[in-house]
Amino acid sequence: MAASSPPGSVSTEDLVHLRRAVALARDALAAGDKPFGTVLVDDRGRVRFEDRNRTSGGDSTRHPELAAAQWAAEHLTPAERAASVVYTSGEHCAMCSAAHAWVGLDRIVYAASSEQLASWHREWGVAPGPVATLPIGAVAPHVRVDGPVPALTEEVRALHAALHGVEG
Ligand SMILES: Nc1nc2[nH]cnc2c(=O)[nH]1
Repeated sequence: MAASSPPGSVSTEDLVHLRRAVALARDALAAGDKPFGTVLVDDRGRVRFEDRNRTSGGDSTRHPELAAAQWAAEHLTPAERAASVVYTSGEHCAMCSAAHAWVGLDRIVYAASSEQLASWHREWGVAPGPVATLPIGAVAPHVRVDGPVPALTEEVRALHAALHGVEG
């Protein structure tokens, strides 16, 4: 079952969903959006929702993690939400962490952390965004979190390097 991994570990099944999230991030980049992708999986391991970043139209809140929380609020019972896992290419920002917790979703598995992303931005001279870089736990302390996942670091870094036109 998707939500049954012991705390702190990433299973083979987790990696499958995480790789899909990274593929969605790649799709986002190809479409002119930022490279973030998200998959929501229920307690039977079924993918129920997936999306990618869609901010290029001018609405900077169109993060896939927020879309997943909003979809879950509309389509899943509280018990289903509490048993679902959200996989994402990059750690939730503060806005999405709050939405995730407010709708009662539980575990998050991410490929690259916000701190990794911020350190890449510093290295590349990219200005910080308008929202403080906070780990999920600082915003949503009761949500179980696994990540970063070293096997995917280089792939995610390369997507963000391409976004900013730098050598990964
Ligand atoms: N996690 C995450 N961080 C972002 N920062 C800018 N856009 C996004 C997004 O879609 N997801």
